[in-house]
Amino acid sequence: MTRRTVAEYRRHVAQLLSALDSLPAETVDLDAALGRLLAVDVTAPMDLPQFRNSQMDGYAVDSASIAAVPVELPVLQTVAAGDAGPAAFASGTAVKVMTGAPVPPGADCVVPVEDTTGSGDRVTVERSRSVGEFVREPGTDVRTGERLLRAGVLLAPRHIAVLAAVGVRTVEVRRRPRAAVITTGAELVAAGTALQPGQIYDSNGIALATSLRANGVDVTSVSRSSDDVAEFRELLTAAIEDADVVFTSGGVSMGDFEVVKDALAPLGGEFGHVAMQPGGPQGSTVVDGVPVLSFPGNPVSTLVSFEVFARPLLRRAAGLPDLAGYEVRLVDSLTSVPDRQQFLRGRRVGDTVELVSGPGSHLVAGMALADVLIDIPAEVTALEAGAHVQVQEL
Ligand SMILES: Nc1nc2c(c(=O)[nH]1)N[C@H]1C(S)=C(S)[C@@H](COP(=O)(O)OP(=O)(O)OC[C@H]3O[C@@H](n4cnc5c(N)ncnc54)[C@H](O)[C@@H]3O)O[C@H]1N2
Ligand code: MOO
Repeated sequence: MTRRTVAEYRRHVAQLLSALDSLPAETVDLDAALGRLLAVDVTAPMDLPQFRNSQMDGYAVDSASIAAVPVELPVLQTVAAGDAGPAAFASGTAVKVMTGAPVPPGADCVVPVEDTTGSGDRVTVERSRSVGEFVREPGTDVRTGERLLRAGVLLAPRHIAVLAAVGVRTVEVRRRPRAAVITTGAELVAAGTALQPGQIYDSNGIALATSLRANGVDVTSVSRSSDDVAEFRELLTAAIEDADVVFTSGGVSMGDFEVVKDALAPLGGEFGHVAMQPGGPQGSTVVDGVPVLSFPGNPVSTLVSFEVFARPLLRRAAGLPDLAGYEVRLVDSLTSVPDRQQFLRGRRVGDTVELVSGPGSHLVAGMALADVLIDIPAEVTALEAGAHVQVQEL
């Protein structure tokens, strides 16, 4: 791989991951459907409301019988929500109804209880009402067979509410992308283990796993390999079994122990440089049909690679909204390496952005202070304070 531009490598990765946009549908329980992408149109299996019912606690009457008020009417019955419905109704009478209770045929309006006096089997109506007032007619929200929700909707509580209202218990959603993570490096140990000289804690494994989960991906495994090619291959074989894509970190540059490159280049992996900083060394391979994206090991390089190359694609596959980008003004002046698109760590303050970290790709605490990446084009080598820059939200 020659030194590609960021745009070229983005296109390359988009092609490698294109299968993620057409993952098959699966059926999930409604209470597990939050945040999932609806795979099919859903039509209403019933009317909503299903039966005529009252919008108010009050009296169902015939509007003609209360044209002149006050008027006293006999109360035939009291009907609660959940009752099957009043036995009978005749003009000139009233049925006491609660909100949601069936309104008897023949009654054409409901008088709210506030507009009445009396109790028991007599009521005095103090205010006239016209036909239809406070009566919820069947099918006025949705009719049987009408489209309730369109395929492609990202299911939010309001969508789940209407599905529940028509008695739906399961729903067809697009399967989430599945990804595995493998970190590499003889120096890596898990938190909780005392560090021996030369060792560091593995932060990229959990950084990638949580980045994936935060963007609608199911993480199938997170494993850690030494610099041994056979060990890495074994972990990769297990990882690709149930993953749509594998992310690796480390072992891709120019050292003597580049386990990822050594394992994958013989399988057709492309390893080389993208004209960016951080995140220059990048690799991509397809192993048994599964794309493997190999990010450089420096913690900021790994995270920035994910943000730039993977995150927008994964969000699209999961139906999540695109990330916000803004044009803002720099608080500080800065310099940038020639011929490298630079992604600096910044924090937005109103319509300005301040630098929160030096450019070093080991500065993981600096990355934690950032809420945006400042995108400095490859041809730019210096910018004055106040210059306009493009930022991408993290
Ligand atoms: N001679 C050259 N050396 C380097 C070049 C180069 O072009 N020529 N590129 C540099 C750049 S830029 C980067 S980025 C790194 C990428 O190297 P690798 O991807 O091979 O990564 P490693 O060497 O394995 O690790 C780099 C660095 O990051 C630490 N690391 C790795 N994995 C983790 C992890 N899971 N959690 C926390 N920290 C991790 C590792 O200890 C190293 O310090 O290469 C430069 N060198
Ligand atoms: O590309 Mo490296 O990621 O600059 O540090």
